[in-house]
Amino acid sequence: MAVYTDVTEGELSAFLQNYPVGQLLSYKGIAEGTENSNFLLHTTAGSFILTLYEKRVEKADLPFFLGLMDHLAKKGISCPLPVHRHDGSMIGTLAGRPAVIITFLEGMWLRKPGVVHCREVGEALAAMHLAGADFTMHRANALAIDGWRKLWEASRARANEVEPGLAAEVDGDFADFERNWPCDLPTGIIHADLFPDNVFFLGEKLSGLIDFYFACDDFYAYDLATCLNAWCFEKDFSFNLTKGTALLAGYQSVRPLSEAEKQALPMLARGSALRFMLTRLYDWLTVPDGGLVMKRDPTEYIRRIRFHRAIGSASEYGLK
Ligand SMILES: Nc1ncnc2c1ncn2[C@@H]1O[C@H](COP(=O)(O)OP(=O)(O)OP(=O)(O)O)[C@@H](O)[C@H]1O
Ligand SMILES: N[C@@H](CCO)C(=O)O
Repeated sequence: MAVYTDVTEGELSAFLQNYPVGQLLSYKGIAEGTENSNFLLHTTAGSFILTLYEKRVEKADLPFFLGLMDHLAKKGISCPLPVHRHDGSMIGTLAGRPAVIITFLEGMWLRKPGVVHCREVGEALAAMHLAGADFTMHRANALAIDGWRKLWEASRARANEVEPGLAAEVDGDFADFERNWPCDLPTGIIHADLFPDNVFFLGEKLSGLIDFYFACDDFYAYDLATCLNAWCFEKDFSFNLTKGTALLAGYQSVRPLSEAEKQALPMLARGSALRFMLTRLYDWLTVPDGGLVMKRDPTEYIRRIRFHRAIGSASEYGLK
């Protein structure tokens, strides 16, 4: 369960005095999530999410993440709206942690998304890219190639324990990225972690996007490549071409890709798979078993990297 910090009713009620959210009726910790402590609040004004930021989120980045949600929500993207305090600020302190209240989104995330959901995600991702284009704050991607290299340096010596031959394989990927990583693609605000657990649905309709805590400036097509990895592979590691086709068509119905983006897609998908393999591998090797942080399997992403290495053109993902 990922509630790292306990909050008493007394301190929460006092904290809520600073917000236009009425009186506290009830609250409970939310087990899902791995980065922060989240609570569902019911007040006389409705339902809200309280987040206490733990050490994996940089406090200096909070104005960017919250400002982005505020910007996107006001432009019609269905994402949580940070509730402003009576003094106008969005960030408070509770139980010694930076703390924020955001609006509650209806819906649930899907453990087995289908083709129709992939199309919805593609459309929503492109709409988010367009809506973020005039957001004035910036954040470099801490998990771009330099960040991957740091994770790799910390994990390489034990990589072959997880998968025989992995060290040499990933060294080869880095050598390829140094030569072939694209450098001049359309760039702007990306979500950077739009996995199924960060997208809510009501039936077949997408009802909201959450968890903007990896958002940053990077290539739009890299965000799309991350969605291909997160949404279009089956449990047996096979790529589902029908889902890929739907995701890409949904995206292009809102924001058509340039020729350069189309050509770069296999390299971006391979880089994105490496990024998630590396964060998972690092946690796998360094986080103690039985702790609160849920460790995710890096080998799922080793399989994806191998798949992308063999791709000749983005049409193999279903790109039209
Ligand atoms: N605005 C919201 N409306 C409804 N539920 C929410 C909202 N924000 C978060 N939640 C709930 O809290 C859970 C955890 O949220 P979130 O993914 O932001 O946490 P996290 O700690 O950043 O985790 P991770 O980065 O591992 O996904 C979500 O799965 C969802 O159940
Ligand atoms: N979505 C990430 C974890 C949290 O950001 C993963 O599946 O590895």
